[in-house]
Amino acid sequence: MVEKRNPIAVSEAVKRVMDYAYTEKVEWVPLIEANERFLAENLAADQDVPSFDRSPYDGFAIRAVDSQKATKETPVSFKVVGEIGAGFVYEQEVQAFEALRIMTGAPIPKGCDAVVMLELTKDEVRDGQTYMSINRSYEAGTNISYQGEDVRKGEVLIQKGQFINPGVIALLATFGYAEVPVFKKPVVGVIATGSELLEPNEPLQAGKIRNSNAYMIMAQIERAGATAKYFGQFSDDLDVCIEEVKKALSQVDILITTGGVSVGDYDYLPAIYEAIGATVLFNKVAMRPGSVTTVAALDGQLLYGLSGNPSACYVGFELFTRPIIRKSFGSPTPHLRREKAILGEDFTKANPFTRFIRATLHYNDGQLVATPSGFNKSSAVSSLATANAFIVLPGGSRGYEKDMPVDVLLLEDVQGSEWPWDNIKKYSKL
Ligand SMILES: Nc1nc2c(c(=O)[nH]1)N[C@H]1C(S)=C(S)[C@@H](COP(=O)(O)OP(=O)(O)OC[C@H]3O[C@@H](n4cnc5c(N)ncnc54)[C@H](O)[C@@H]3O)O[C@H]1N2
Ligand code: MOO
Ligand SMILES: [Mg+2]
Repeated sequence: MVEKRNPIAVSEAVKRVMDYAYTEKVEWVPLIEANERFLAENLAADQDVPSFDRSPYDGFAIRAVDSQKATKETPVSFKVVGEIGAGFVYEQEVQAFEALRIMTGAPIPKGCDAVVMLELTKDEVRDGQTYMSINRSYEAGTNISYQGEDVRKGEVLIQKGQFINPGVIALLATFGYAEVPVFKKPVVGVIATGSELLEPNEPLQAGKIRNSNAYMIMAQIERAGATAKYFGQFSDDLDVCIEEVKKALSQVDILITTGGVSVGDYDYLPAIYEAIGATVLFNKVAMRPGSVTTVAALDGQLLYGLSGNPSACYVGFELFTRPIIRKSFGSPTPHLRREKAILGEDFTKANPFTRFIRATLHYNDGQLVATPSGFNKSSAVSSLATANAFIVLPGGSRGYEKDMPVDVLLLEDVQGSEWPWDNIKKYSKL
């Protein structure tokens, strides 16, 4: 007699796994390796940026007051008393009707309060002395980049948990982080199951298929920000599988298997969980695809039994594994980001369970439109390639029509959502 499984709501399943969230751990890495990691401390400014008043142009620093009478007819001439490049400081104070040749980025010298662009000046040499003249007046403060105009000392610039992009790298460098505190990447193990599986380098044989899931999951793990570790395929023997799972568990933070979680004769995962004493958190979720997704816990470690069907496997990872990885990076928004869109085409299939349809998003006149990305079966692999979102169609509806409002979950996004599972509305046919 086959064991009866009780489907639970997606939100309940997500809640159950989140209780097992892996604890945050911090490591320091060289600045360039911090790109695409998650910052483990708030970044506060310990200095103003810029930290001194500086010139935004190549030209001449002057005292604005000296320029007041300058017109086309009556240009005013300044004695050029020196020059200053970026990186140097001019120590003397500039006096009346003196100018200092200044380069972009150099500190404004004492006494000066304006910069005239080089193109707006004329120079001449008299008795071996250089003079420059201008034919208009300048207000005090013209062309000065003021200390602190970009960042004020004490400001919190980046919150702990933020994704480090090239802009954050620039800030970290600005504030002198040669080494950066980031959250450690959890190591997520992957095991594929099934005697039908060939590896990508093997020629096809009758009745066999290539193992796409293991590589897909490893790529999803990396996209979520963690480290993937591939343990290959299970052996056909249950006792050997049990040992393989135990060994893998000792080397990873989280373990994912794909396939073998349903009720087939060779679906070993339920027996493996029992043999190793893992607690099954759920083994049926009211969703499509991925209804057989199973998650078990052993000594605080999560074991994901994702479906063997590629689309089901993909969805199971994004809904249940990704937020655990993002939580370990201190993210207050670890779940897929939820947005509103309209449906790009009819979806007439009735929905007993909540459906997660692989979809492609585009904007039409400012309106986000989500269109199913292709062949829509749990076994589909082709529609995954162009999917950048899931359309969420709550269960219990009789089908959806083009232009109806829908919730979508974004797949290629680092911002995330706090908890996307409240108030996902069921829209009925128009
Ligand atoms: N009698 C029932 N049969 C099935 C049920 C059910 O409730 N009662 N559920 C169906 C659903 S829903 C799904 S989803 C699948 C889940 O199957 P398993 O997770 O046990 O996975 P397998 O049986 O191992 O394989 C299913 C399918 O996926 C292919 N597969 C497996 N691994 C890979 C891989 N690494 N790469 C690519 N494709 C893979 C495999 O060849 C099968 O075609 O069960 C239904 N059956
Ligand atoms: O788990 Mo199955 O994908 O619901 O088709
Ligand atoms: Mg099966």
